[in-house]
Amino acid sequence: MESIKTDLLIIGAGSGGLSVAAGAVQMGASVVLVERGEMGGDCLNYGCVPSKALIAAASQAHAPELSGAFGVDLDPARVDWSRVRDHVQETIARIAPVDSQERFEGLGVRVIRAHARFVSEREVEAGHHRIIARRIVLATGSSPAVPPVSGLKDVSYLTNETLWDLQELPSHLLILGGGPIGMEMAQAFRRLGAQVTVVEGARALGREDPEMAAIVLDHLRGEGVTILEGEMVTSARQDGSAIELRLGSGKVLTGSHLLVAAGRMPNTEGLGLAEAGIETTKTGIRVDAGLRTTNRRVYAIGDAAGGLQFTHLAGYHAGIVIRSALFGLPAKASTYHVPRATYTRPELAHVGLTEVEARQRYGDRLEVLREALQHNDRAIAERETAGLAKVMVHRGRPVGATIVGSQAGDLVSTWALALSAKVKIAQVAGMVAPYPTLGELNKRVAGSYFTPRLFENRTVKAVTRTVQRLLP
Ligand SMILES: Cc1cc2nc3c(=O)[nH]c(=O)nc-3n(C[C@H](O)[C@H](O)[C@H](O)COP(=O)(O)OP(=O)(O)OC[C@H]3O[C@@H](n4cnc5c(N)ncnc54)[C@H](O)[C@@H]3O)c2cc1C
Ligand SMILES: NC(=O)c1ccc[n+]([C@@H]2O[C@H](COP(=O)([O-])OP(=O)(O)OC[C@H]3O[C@@H](n4cnc5c(N)ncnc54)[C@H](O)[C@@H]3O)[C@@H](O)[C@H]2O)c1
Repeated sequence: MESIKTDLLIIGAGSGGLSVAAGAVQMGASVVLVERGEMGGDCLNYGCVPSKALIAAASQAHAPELSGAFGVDLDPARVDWSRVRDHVQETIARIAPVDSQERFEGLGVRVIRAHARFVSEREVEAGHHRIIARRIVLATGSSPAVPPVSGLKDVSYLTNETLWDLQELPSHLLILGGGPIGMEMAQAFRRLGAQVTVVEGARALGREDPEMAAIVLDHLRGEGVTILEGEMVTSARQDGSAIELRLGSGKVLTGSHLLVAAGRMPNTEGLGLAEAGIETTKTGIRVDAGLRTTNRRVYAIGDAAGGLQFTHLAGYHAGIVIRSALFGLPAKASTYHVPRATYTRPELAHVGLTEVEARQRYGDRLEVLREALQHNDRAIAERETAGLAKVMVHRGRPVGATIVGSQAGDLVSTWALALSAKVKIAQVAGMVAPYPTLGELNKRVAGSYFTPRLFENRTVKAVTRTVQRLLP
């Protein structure tokens, strides 16, 4: 057993852990990073990267459906699943060097590839190493949650960890769960040629503004995805190579494959949290506003911290921990300005308060601005006019924004900046956006705040007339 002393020990080399490690070591701290699986964690290997690569392949497969309207006829797509899989793996491989053991060792991080567990409040064992650290960061991520559905454990179901190794394109993919994983994969597999049925116990994309989610769901249904809402899967059965799902309503569905996308559970098992006095909640490791656990020397970040689960959130958490653990500076994590996007086509993106949340908080003082993408010249030229921007404004400042449409994930960045910098709606309206871009949608929706104030205002009209009379 080798004993190691270090300033900072990080458990988990995914989005959050790698960001802390890179920042801390380059600022002069001694850093040990322990990873039991693949460097890069979920996002690189089983999450964001493969899913977005698959979505990109699916867009190519869908191109012939759209091109005719432009006067360009493409042959119907022929999908070669093994080459689609190669594309997904190549994408991972191209990004992997940035997250690799070699790169981090090159930066001066000591990387240990083993499962880590606490043996005391300050000590962690990993393989043949016993590590004592001044501060410890838990960045252990999450795993697919498997719902308590009778018979499910005896079915050869897929999760986001096994989906990318599929040997063939499913003929009929059943998806349990209509959250972001379920809906992104539903559209991608449908576009690649599979029949797809999503079963959602509540509302599909249930965390999103219902009006905005409906635009996405209508679009997916239009492409042939079957989405059953308010239907719980109650039991599952393997029938030879087929899988049968029984629903609460008594309906029975049969498919060739089943993807379980029913939420996540934090990776806390086998970490020895009790030995270190670290408490957990139902969703993850208990943390305070500064991301400290119930053991003051230990922080938890990213998916393991049990809040929102996004790569950019894990990266943001990393910055908070560096401030606090390296420099002892006060730092608090907030989620108000953290955006999210679901990469269906059209995309659905959000930051800040939803309309319902903003109404609850501000009542009649809330103004909701709306601008449809169908009036955006670029969207018209590209025939991608499905969508809408909605901005919640209180006393002249945006407090939330939701966008559905092409590139919504990119467009929402303007509002993420507006919220974090506490920018006024007038400043967004005053921005000059290049023509013709989808980004003009943001300027127009902000500008609509002033339409009634300027164009339907008697005083403004009277002043204009007076000034015009007086001008030489
Ligand atoms: C299909 C899918 C698509 C997604 N798409 C997006 C997206 O488009 N955009 C987005 O922002 N987010 C997306 N996410 C979410 C994103 O992947 C996660 O929020 C992000 O990876 C969390 O980072 P993390 O550092 O907390 O955990 P991870 O990246 O999962 O890293 C945790 C690491 O800790 C290691 N580990 C765990 N326990 C131990 C232990 N005891 N000892 C040693 N090592 C350990 C694990 O092996 C893992 O490598 C997606 C997720 C999924 C599943
Ligand atoms: N674009 C992105 O940023 C992106 C993409 C994918 C995933 N993610 C992250 O990964 C996390 C997990 O995604 P997810 O889609 O697995 O989880 P989720 O919790 O968002 O959705 C799971 C859905 O499954 C349903 N469900 C659970 N049990 C059921 C049952 N027995 N029958 C029918 N429906 C059932 C739930 O009602 C829920 O709507 C997300 O919260 C998100 O943070 C992000």
